[in-house]
Amino acid sequence: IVVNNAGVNLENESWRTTIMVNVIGVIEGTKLAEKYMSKTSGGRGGVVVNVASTAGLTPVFFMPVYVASKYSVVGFTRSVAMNPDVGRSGLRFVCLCPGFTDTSLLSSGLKSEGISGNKLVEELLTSTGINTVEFVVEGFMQLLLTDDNNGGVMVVTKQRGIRYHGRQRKVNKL
Ligand SMILES: NC(=O)C1=CN([C@@H]2O[C@H](COP(=O)(O)OP(=O)(O)OC[C@H]3O[C@@H](n4cnc5c(N)ncnc54)[C@H](O)[C@@H]3O)[C@@H](O)[C@H]2O)C=CC1
Ligand SMILES: CC/C=C\C[C@H](O)[C@H](O)/C=C/C=C/C=C\C=C\C(=O)C/C=C\CCC(=O)O
Repeated sequence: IVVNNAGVNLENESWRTTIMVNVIGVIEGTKLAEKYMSKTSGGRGGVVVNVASTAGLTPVFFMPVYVASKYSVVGFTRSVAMNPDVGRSGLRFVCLCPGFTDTSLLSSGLKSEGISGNKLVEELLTSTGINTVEFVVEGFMQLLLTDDNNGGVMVVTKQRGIRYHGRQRKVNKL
């Protein structure tokens, strides 16, 4: 199992770092997993979970760079999963998209300039709710333990629960 989870939200302080960590980090991690885990190169197969966000599925006006980074993670993961060689590799590639979750990333983000005290941000948080970490772990475990979900994008929000985004397609089982 490889989980590409590290992420930052440095919209104002350092947007390039946001892209480096959230996009390049996930791509590097996925490529390393392919290299060492693929059955076609002597590995045993397995699962790669790339952590995106609901901000990778819907626009959010106050953090466009973070949104761009998470849309990238979703598009990248789904594209890798569609590769016709994926069946032979014994790998599956899935994406976890939590909504707002009670961690230090959220608490520090909410203190930042332009976000702190913004009524529209408060309204969004009230409407979507805030996940506990334990609830996101439930979604994560479902994603991990389901073995025919290659390309699956799982959304976890307090408001609407745990579910796959869009129609889940079974792809490229060779
Ligand atoms: N908290 C939230 O509301 C949500 C978070 N996410 C995503 O979940 C993932 C985990 O975030 P949280 O646990 O919330 O935040 P967090 O700030 O508590 O944890 C992020 C972790 O990433 C690590 N990290 C950051 N830059 C790194 C680097 N260059 N190299 C190695 N490690 C690095 C940090 O040390 C930290 O342990 C991130 O990808 C985040 O974007 C997704 C949706 C909602
Ligand atoms: C200040 C915020 C700081 C950090 C938060 C994290 O970066 C987190 O990743 C950001 C999440 C932002 C979410 C924004 C909007 C959420 C909307 C919804 O939950 C509902 C809309 C779409 C979900 C997609 C679907 O229904 O399939």
